[in-house]
Amino acid sequence: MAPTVATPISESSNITDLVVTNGNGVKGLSEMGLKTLPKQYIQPVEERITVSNILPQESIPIIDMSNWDELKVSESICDAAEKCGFFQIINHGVPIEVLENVKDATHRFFNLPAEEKRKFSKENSPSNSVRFGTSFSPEAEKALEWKDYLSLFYVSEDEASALWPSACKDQVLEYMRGSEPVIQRLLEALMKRINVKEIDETKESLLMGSKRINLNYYPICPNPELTVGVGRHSDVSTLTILLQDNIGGLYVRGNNDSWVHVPPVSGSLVINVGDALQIISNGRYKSIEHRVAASGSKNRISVPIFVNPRPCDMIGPFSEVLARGEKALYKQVLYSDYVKHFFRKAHDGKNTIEFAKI
Ligand SMILES: COc1cc(/C=C/C(=O)SCCNC(=O)CCNC(=O)[C@H](O)C(C)(C)COP(=O)(O)OP(=O)(O)OC[C@H]2O[C@@H](n3cnc4c(N)ncnc43)[C@H](O)[C@@H]2OP(=O)(O)O)ccc1O
Ligand SMILES: O=C(O)CCC(=O)C(=O)O
Ligand SMILES: [Fe+2]
Repeated sequence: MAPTVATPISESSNITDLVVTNGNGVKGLSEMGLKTLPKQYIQPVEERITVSNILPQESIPIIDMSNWDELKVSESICDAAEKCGFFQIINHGVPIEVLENVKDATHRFFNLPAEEKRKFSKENSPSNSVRFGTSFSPEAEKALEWKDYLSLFYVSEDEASALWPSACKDQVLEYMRGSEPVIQRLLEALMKRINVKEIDETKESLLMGSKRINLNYYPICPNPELTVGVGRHSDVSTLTILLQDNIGGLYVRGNNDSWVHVPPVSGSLVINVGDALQIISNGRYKSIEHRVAASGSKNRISVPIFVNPRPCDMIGPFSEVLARGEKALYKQVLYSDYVKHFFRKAHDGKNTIEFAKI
């Protein structure tokens, strides 16, 4: 049995040192066998995830991509992106083995000793494109989130081979390669509906010029009802392709104050519209708030690929969308400014996009 700590860790002023600075993460905290949640993780009541505002009868669409060429498949994708901003895809063509391998690689990385993972912390990492961290923006948050992550910004295969952690790099790269055709197809379908007939070089850069993959680890939490794995946010990507394991805990904003669970479906990928696509489509496609509950009994992992514009791109509504006289809702913003604005503050739901509103 795991030992209990003599001084309640919740009273320790060194929690930030232990988790954030020393690289133990919340995984290290969880494995100390603590019985109560440290106060730093207690979320305000309104941010906690309670059964009272979950709609069990609601769900997001599940789209079968096996007959990709059929019009009804692309129609379903565009409808889901307009109405829900979130959907799951099955028979998408990424081999199950590739998905299983990346999940195993995620566990392998997080099971490394703290001193190995610490080599990739913001202070120690050999590159800005590789970062091991915890919570979201610990310096900016009033309450921390119960999550550790490894974030990998893709620059090139060579850079990834040289600098990404060897515990996971091959499997992560294989997953990124395998998901490429899915990303292309989804974006082609979504663009057709907004009158963009061809994705030329400029548009390719704006839609998918950079990619970031995060490996998320949510360890068992002593009081899951008092905290969150990830707080309410929308992604700042164009599209996010999310692989989750079989534990569950991802919730998407439904109508009004309600939340809808995204159940694990074996072999599926969860797709969501990010802020960049909401801006590019002048609000036609919606980036929807989502959040993750902490679990009291299981360690959970997820692996989102954030498909983004390049940091140096200016983004704004595409001219094709405005061609029929539609009024622009968003101004042109430098994408890296937008992302920095996102990371500068704690998660705060759909407020990030205000930065780009006219
Ligand atoms: C971590 O938990 C998360 C993450 C998310 C992410 C959702 C997304 O949609 S990620 C898509 C992000 N888009 C990109 O990566 C686009 C391309 N990248 C960039 O434009 C730049 O790399 C940059 C992210 C803007 C960083 O620019 P740079 O000029 O190099 O400046 P820095 O000083 O390195 O960073 C600025 C500021 O942001 C913080 N930060 C940077 N990268 C990350 C990261 N991967 N994770 C967390 N925080 C990051 C960094 O700490 C800096 O803040 P300081 O206070 O230290 O100045 C969704 C949900 C989650 O829970
Ligand atoms: O873990 C999940 O299911 C979702 C994580 C998430 O929303 C994110 O990393 O942006
Ligand atoms: Fe997200």
